[in-house]
Amino acid sequence: MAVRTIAPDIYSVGAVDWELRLFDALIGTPQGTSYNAFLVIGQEKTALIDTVEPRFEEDLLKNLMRIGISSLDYIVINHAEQDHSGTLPLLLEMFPGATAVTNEKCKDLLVHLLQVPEHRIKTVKDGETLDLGGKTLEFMITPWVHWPETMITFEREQGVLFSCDLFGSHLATSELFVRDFTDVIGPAKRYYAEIMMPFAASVRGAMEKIADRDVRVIAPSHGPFYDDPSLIMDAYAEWSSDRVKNLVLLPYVSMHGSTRKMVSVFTDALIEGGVEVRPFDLTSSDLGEIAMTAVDAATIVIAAPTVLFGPHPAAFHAAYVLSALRPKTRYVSIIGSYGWGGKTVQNLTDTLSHIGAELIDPVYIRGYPKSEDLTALRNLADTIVKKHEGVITRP
Ligand SMILES: Cc1cc2nc3c(=O)[nH]c(=O)nc-3n(C[C@H](O)[C@H](O)[C@H](O)COP(=O)(O)O)c2cc1C
Repeated sequence: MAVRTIAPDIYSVGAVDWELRLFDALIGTPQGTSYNAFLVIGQEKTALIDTVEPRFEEDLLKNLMRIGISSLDYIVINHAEQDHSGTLPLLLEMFPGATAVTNEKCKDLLVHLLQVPEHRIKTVKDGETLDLGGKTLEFMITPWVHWPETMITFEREQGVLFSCDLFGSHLATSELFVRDFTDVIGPAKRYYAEIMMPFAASVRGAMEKIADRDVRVIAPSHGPFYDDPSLIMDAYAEWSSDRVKNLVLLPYVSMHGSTRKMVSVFTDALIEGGVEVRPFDLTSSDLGEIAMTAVDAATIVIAAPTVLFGPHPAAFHAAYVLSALRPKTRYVSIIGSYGWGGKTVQNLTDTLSHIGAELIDPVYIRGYPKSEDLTALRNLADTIVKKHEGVITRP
């Protein structure tokens, strides 16, 4: 990515990864991503804020050359994850006068993950500042806004918040600033769902911390930047709140059609009751879409047949991932079909219990659904309709 000016003497010097389709060997990135790094040039000192994924070190080095940087005073590391810190060892080698600046917990991780020599790291505390000459960097420690050591850096004079993973999106784009939020809200929500949702309380804490700062630009470490910070801050306020929507997330899998029939009847009953429903066939669905739906859904129902005495593995995987993401979902339930016996309901109940939602009695039947089974499914839908009346926020 070319060098771009964010504000006077504040540059974007990172890299765009147009081709990435799987991040952390874990989450889908259908629109690629970027590894954003920033150069802040003060009258006396120069600081690089974050680095890039090591595969893109050449892009970063070329950008520094283009600006004419022959020495660096500080390399601020907001987060020890390698896609932001991975080029630090090379930079410390190339710039022997540079000092890495981070917090105590991040230092510990940098020493262990990247074998950065301790004497090259200066630690800062929450609220501490670094004066570059006409540009003041303020460090705000924001634990668990992804990892335990995460922090964010605020440039006071121009009001630029280098928010690291907070407010990020996996989106490769040639746009520097978000111009049409409808293009970005999907990737930003997907990012929130997959990275931030397990830490919603910490996200709220970080947002409270920055609330009284005069933030004019938000520059996250992935995706485009915001010169209207309210766009992403309002979205985050909603996603991280405890408000839920009149929506059922229904991931399902079926081998021979019994569970599929149940899903169909149950879906219709929910729609008739005025509840929005999003069924996802787990054999062909993107887990990111499922996670995004979980951000708002008041209820999650997993639909699965029994395979080898437990849930179909695709359903177990979905239940496991959803429980790890800890959505604000209020109710969970299970529907599905078995042939002779097993522990599917117990297994899925245990897995989903980590969400901390109320379990509504499952409808787990033998074989193809009979009329009494369909009645039980309609009753389950009615129960959900009533439960939602008490918890949803009407627009
Ligand atoms: C590979 C395989 C393994 C199965 N293992 C079990 C089992 O351990 N216990 C059981 O009760 N049924 C088992 N069944 C039967 C299914 O759970 C049963 O046919 C169910 O109705 C299938 O639902 P579906 O039509 O939604 O796929 C198994 C079926 C298959 C194909």
